[in-house]
Amino acid sequence: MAKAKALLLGQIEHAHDSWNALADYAELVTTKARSREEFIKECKEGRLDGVIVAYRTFDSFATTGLFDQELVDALPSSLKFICHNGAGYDQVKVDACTARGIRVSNVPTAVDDATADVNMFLILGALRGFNVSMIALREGKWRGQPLPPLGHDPEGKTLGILGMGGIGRNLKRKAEAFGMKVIYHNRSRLSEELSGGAEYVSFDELLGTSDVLSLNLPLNKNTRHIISTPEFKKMKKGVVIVNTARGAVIDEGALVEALDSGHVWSCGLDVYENEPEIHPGLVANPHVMLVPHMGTYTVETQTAMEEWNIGNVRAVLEKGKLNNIVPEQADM
Ligand SMILES: O=CC(=O)O
Repeated sequence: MAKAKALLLGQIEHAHDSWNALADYAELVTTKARSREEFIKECKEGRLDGVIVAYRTFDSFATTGLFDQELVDALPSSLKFICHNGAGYDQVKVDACTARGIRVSNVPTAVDDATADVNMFLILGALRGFNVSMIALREGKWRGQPLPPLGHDPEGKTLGILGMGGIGRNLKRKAEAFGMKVIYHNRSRLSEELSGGAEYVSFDELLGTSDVLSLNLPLNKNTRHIISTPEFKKMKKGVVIVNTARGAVIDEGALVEALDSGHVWSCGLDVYENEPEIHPGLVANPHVMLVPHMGTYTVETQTAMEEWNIGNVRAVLEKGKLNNIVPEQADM
């Protein structure tokens, strides 16, 4: 009987031994495609027939584009599992996969620490307004003239966390070490143990009482532009916004307007609506901290993520099931 095939979409950068060890169970194949069109053609010509599981990376989006209805329809009928190497799986349309009986996994927990670290870095950087003087220094102007505005301490400030998953909960602990008071809003209220005692508030209360608002929720059809002009209007003047989740949970144009009007004092962003493009109004504003989507960009975290994702591929090949499945498919 022909060996099952496992498809790699993107690169393994660290966990080479673990990936290569999968050759005991399956034929490991890659795509020759360099564009979505070529990938769809490759599928339709049957060159990926026999693939039962695909390991995909965030960056493989550049080749295949979205795993949407069109792409899912083109996949070989043998393909029953997609293992996405990332916490956020908005590049994979789960509804389309479910309809075809394809199960999807992501990489939770392994990302929490590194992402919450960047989140805290952005909170501190945006509160202190460091970007202005960091630019001045590199221009040979020391702190710059006029002097940059004085920053703000995290101590005693209210941090509102929208989305209290693994990253939100990790951030809560870190922010408390800096003396911040943490409140949160989530689809559902967490147990006292999970929330660690953070106060659960309504969405509007979160908007109205946070000194710093942190976006830590997944991007999906319900959360796209969850923060836009009406929401900015409900926030305190001088609020700081931080986003390490996905750019499109904020309406970037509305954020730029709120920054320009001074209603939002500063922001710290790791993610953008149309990566790698960034709204020119953000780039032009020296007061905002911008990081090019590097929340999980550490040797330790990238390695742990690859190992987790390979673990899911191995579980499919060994046991015919994933170690973890995305919440939308919990009943599948
Ligand atoms: O953005 C990073 C991730 O989703 O893991």
